[in-house]
Amino acid sequence: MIEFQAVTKRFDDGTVAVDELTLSVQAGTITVFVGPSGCGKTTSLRMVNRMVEPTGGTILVNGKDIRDSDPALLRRGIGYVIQQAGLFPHRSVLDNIATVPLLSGWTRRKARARAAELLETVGLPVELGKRYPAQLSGGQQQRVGVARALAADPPVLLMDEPFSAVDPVVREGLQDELLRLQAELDKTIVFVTHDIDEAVRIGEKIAVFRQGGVLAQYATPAELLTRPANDFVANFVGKDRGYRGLSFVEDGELDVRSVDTVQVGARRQAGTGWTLALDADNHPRGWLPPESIADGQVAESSLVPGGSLHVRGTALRGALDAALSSPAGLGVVVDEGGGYTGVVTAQQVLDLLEHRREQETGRV
Ligand SMILES: Nc1ncnc2c1ncn2[C@@H]1O[C@H](COP(=O)(O)OP(=O)(O)OP(=O)(O)O)[C@@H](O)[C@H]1O
Repeated sequence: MIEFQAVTKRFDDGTVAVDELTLSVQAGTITVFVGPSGCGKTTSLRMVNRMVEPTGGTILVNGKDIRDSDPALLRRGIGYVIQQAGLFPHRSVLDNIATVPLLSGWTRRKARARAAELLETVGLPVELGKRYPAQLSGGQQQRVGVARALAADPPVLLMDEPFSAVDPVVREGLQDELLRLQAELDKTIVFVTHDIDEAVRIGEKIAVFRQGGVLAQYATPAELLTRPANDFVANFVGKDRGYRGLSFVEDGELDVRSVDTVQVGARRQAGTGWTLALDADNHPRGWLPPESIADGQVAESSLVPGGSLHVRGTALRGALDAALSSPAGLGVVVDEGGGYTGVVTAQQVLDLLEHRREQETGRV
């Protein structure tokens, strides 16, 4: 869908911002450009909508050389979201979102109706449409920025550090929102960030850039974490990559075991091992330590808080974390509705990984 063919950008002062970049961004996916400051991410992105013209190579969008498109028309088919949203301060939120449809000749009424619809799409109440950008929080402004970029329903969306100006909690919310939107809208998105965690969280493919605008690796997040192409990438993806890599490993054949359970409020005799307390809906409430209750009633206040829960069918990282964070050393596994299904130990997770490794090695 977007193809960079040996694309180079050398600025007039001789700075090579992008050096022979060759990669293709698949239609309907989120591709992230990541790397340290000054390594050519923004320049690469801006060459796609001709805000920067390459000095070498070719860029194709949908098979078409972008040099053959009028830049203004090209940009109408390519949404662009930047840090701090870049909204027009003297236009209402609704008019900000309606900008491109109006430029494309829509009537004001139709453009505003579309803008109101988009506010809902990005999770904002329609009433905010009347406000001015300065009357919104940073996170809300970013959402408006996304809505504005989506207004003309462009197949391609370029996002340049769109969430870096907001705090980490809001940022995670915006990332989730983007993933939800993308599942609905199926755009081709190129997303620039310098944050590897953000890249791993939202990217289906990640291009890691290094100084001088050189592409260091182009791979899936799982590949980057488990098989970095060189020391630069290994250092850049950072610590804990083995553990973080488990985010991409399915819990497939992980066996769950059973453990003693008791319902909160029920009477119970002292048990010899850890006992998991459940509520009436079978949801875990906490643990009773061994020997803790002799013939007493199980009160919520006597429970040791549990660790994290692993939802069956999600990545193995959750299972290992559940086991490691559990006071009993037993990770609680629940179904999608949060109901208890069993427990796992960290050793079981490690054994499964070892088993898979052996199978893979056996196959080679
Ligand atoms: N107009 C320009 N003239 C000369 N050099 C430029 C110009 N624009 C960018 N550069 C240089 O090109 C290189 C790449 O810049 P670019 O903005 O693409 O990097 P980046 O990876 O997006 O960085 P950051 O994460 O800091 O935004 C940098 O060395 C930068 O100083």
